[in-house]
Amino acid sequence: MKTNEKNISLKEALQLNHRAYKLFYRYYPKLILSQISLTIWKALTPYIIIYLSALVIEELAGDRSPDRIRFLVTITLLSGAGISLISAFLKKWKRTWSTGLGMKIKRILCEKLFDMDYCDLDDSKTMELYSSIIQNLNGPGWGLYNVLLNYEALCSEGFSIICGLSMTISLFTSQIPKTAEKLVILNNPVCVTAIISVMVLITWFSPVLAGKAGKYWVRSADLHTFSNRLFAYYGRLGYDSKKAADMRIYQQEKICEKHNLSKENPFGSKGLFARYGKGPVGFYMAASSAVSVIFTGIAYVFVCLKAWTGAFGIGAVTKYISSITKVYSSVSGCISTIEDMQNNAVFLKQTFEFLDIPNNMYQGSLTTEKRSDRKYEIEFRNVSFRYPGCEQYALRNINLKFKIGQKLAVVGMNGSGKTTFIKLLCRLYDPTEGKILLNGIDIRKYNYKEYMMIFSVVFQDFKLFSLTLGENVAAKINYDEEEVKSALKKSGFYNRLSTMPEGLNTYLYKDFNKKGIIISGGEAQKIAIARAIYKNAPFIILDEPTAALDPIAEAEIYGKFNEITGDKTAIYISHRLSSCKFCDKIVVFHEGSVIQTGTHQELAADKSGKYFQLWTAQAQYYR
Ligand SMILES: Nc1ncnc2c1ncn2[C@@H]1O[C@H](COP(=O)(O)OP(=O)(O)OP(=O)(O)O)[C@@H](O)[C@H]1O
Repeated sequence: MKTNEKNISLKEALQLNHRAYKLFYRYYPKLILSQISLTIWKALTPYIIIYLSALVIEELAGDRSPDRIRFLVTITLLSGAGISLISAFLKKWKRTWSTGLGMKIKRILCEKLFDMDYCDLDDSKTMELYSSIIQNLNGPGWGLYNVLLNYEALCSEGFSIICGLSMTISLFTSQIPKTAEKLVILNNPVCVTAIISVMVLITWFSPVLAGKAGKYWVRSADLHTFSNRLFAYYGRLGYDSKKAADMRIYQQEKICEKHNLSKENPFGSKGLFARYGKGPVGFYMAASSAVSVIFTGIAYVFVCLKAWTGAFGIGAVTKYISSITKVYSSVSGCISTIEDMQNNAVFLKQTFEFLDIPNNMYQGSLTTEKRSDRKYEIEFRNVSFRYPGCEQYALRNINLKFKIGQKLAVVGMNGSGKTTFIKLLCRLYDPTEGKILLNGIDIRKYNYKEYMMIFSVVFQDFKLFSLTLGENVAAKINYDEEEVKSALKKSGFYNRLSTMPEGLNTYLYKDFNKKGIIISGGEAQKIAIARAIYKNAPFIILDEPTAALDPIAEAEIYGKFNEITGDKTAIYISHRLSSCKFCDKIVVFHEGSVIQTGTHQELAADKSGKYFQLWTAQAQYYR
């Protein structure tokens, strides 16, 4: 969604803000409670001091009783001290809960990412939406972040208005003595109404002007987001060690400088945002401030005239001036906050568009039989598949059955659909047409999490995490050390393990631990294989498992292939066709279809077949 394309009504904006606030309360109730308590307290306390100070001044200007003055001053001081103490406590309470608010919001978004269907996660539109939400959040705090700030402001201003008005009402009702001659007109209800109306008008006008300035930022939010992305990308290039080698070899820093430091870019001195600042935004902000000065002037004249004519004592002047200007600033603040909530609503809509992405994958309830004999059978029946948003089929009419315990090799040229086949098997996607059966039942009917448990997969682009070696292999915090070591032995990582000072407790990478180790691509692959072995699932799938291994490590994996896979059904994807020799059956994919199946001997004998072509192309370099 383009953030500047949608106009949101005030009603819808308030509903979105309310929904976001409830979302915060669901995740972080103590944060909300601490925020409300501090806000109300902060709104109330200035009036306590204004009220007490007015009593002191009144006494000084009136009876001047030393005992009463002493008493009032003591009460004012004690109240001040008490207020500070309670404020400090409430601030600390709130800080405890609001620290890392950005991270707390990202946790909410992250939970959604974990929970959504894989096909939505893999969809570029989802990633674009997510990235836009994060950019808006990281920069000006648009979206969920601003909701808390706005509710805090609204609550504070609301209480401030109630307290201020209750202290200001007597300013308008107190009567000027008849001796004041012409100024008695200030007692006239029509005159009072007129003064109040002018004040209300000005109070409304000032934030409206400020809001107009704010709208310019919202209108350019997409450009802001995009520029932020560019800025962040080029700004971080220098310390991205993975890109440093390419940067140096091709001296690409010049191009980066061009994008980063250009005066013409939206953040530059001649960019759009600077032009806004010098032009309309600057004008509206200045006009808004000027209007507020007019209000203060009117308030001073009105209060001083009434005090001068004897409508109230001198002590009340400070009380009224302070209260009425506070009411003014609070009403202005309220209106600006509501404007801000409306501006922010566009970003909230975007956030909820993301949070509301439905889980469309059918979730069955059947349990995958926990068979002690591990007899699982899989069948692809007329399966075709297109990636979401793609016209072309990645797989076409696949019919395939794997016998239990069979070692199946999947081969084919780049882009022929091998990895897609695995993704469908693991139910990361559902087929567009046809069905996949587990022991004769459509896999959609099984409980999703249970179904996932029957697969151990080493993906081509597997990822390890900045956790300890043991935690990476076991994918758990509490694990069986002997089992982990045995898995590492089978995957060929055991010798390296013996050189690690902290053994299984050694951290991979240095993100969270200075003693963490940097592992090579091949070592990482061995750990990923060990992770698949440790899971001990009935199906083991290895997608290019030896691509990063040296010839000796590769030979070791081949040698141990039967030990690694045991009685499991194994699927092995590889471009090194020599590794297919020890598989029971080879399936050849081409342009999304299965074009050949058979053993190595059978397929190698078919000189017109694709397998023969692939095999001879590779074998010529080993002669
Ligand atoms: N997430 C995706 N969205 C859209 N198209 C995709 C996606 N992933 C893969 N494809 C397309 O599907 C087709 C099959 O890709 P797949 O990764 O299954 O091939 P592969 O046989 O595993 O290739 P390789 O040997 O290079 O790993 C390719 O044309 C690819 O561009």
